[in-house]
Amino acid sequence: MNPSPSPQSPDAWSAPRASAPLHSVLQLPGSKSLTNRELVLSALASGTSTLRRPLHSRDSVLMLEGLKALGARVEEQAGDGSFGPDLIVTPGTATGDVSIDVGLAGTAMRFLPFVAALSNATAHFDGDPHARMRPMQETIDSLRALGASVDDNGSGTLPFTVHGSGAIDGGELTIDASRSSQFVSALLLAAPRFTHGLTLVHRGDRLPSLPHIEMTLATLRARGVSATSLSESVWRVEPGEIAGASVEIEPDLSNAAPFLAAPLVAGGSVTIDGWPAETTQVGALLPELLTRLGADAHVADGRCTVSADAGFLQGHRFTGGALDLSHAGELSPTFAALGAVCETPLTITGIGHTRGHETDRLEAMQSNLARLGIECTTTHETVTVHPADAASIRPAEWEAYADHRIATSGAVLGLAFELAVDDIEATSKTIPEFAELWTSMAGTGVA
Ligand SMILES: O=C(O)C1=C[C@@H](OP(=O)(O)O)[C@@H](O)[C@H](O)C1
Ligand SMILES: C=C(OP(=O)(O)O)C(=O)O
Repeated sequence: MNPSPSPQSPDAWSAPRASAPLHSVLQLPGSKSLTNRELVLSALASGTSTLRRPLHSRDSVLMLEGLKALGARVEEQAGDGSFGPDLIVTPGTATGDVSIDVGLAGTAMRFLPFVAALSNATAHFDGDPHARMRPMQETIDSLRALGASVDDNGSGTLPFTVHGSGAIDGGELTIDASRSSQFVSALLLAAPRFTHGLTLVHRGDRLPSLPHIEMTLATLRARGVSATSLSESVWRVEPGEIAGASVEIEPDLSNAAPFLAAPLVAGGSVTIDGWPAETTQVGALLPELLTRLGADAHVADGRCTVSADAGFLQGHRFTGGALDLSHAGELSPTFAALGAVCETPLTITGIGHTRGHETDRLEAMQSNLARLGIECTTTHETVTVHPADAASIRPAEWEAYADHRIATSGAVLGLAFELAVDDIEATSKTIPEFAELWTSMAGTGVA
């Protein structure tokens, strides 16, 4: 990645600056992780399901188009959500050749191949150029170990073809999920449909994103499946029907991260309305994590509010140190941005696996911060961001590298610094409304 200043692209998005403390209350669209799990479970279920207030974004569309290609029927129905219609999903089967575009969606590229193996279709999987760099070997190996036939090019990445045979025996399987929890979730979601269910063992250096595995187990149980953790790295799913269900999708709490981070930069407060009282989403850690940096955060009556009497723009600096985000790698770009407004360096640990996310997130943050004039160093597993020094900050273009979370972390710093995000459209992956919501939030902080 090239850290040298680049001329501003004509269609770059000038991030709105704040000149006064924020006072914003907003609602967010549905959770990507919950929507895409519920879509998969609905397609594998024994009856029709309704997803209320689902996410409508590139990742959810890729998932539902993939499931349609594999035989499911998906219809829209007017609902009461502000971000698009409800979805009615009716399971079905497919035969013949189908092409499945997974875009850059980790959930689509890891979850759909097992749905394909359970179908009678021959499914050709491919995705964006960045998707071809994401680790897929574990998916390919798991399919083969379960008896499915896969044609690949030996690179351990997309593209590949899965020859569905209509059934998977299941039983026991050991995998190494140290590069992504999605390898585990994908197998657990499909496992009730395996003839003998699945006992899945993870063996590897580490297991990132544990809350996402808990989320998978919870969504299975809510549909009547026996799905348990036998230990931190062994899971059992019994064979049986996945019930059709009517499910309300929670707002995406990971996408709350840049919004709730904003008061640390601009001061004031941001409230997310519709915050669930109980959730398996990793974004539920945000109040605690932002408090740890020195902000005030509280959750009450279905709302989460983060506030700062004074933010960076009012001359305040937050608490650096070390922050372990191994469970919450998807929050790391936001916190790396916040490192710039701390008074001592902020080191984020446990995030080596995010080098295999939409882009290498450690390198992407380092390159962008360097362009802005903020020092940042990385190791294989960590990123350390040094406090911004006003004298060395310069206007810069912030590159999204096709990554929604890199784009939104640019917006966070853009509240204070002159910065343009080259591709704000990258946010359409999980929150197509980002630019509009952000502009309206930032507008409450204009003197
Ligand atoms: O299962 C899921 O919905 C996800 C799991 C996590 O993946 P990794 O374990 O690859 O980090 C997370 O980062 C990603 O945004 C969504
Ligand atoms: C890693 C992420 O996405 P994906 O589902 O594509 O893995 C993310 O949203 O931060």
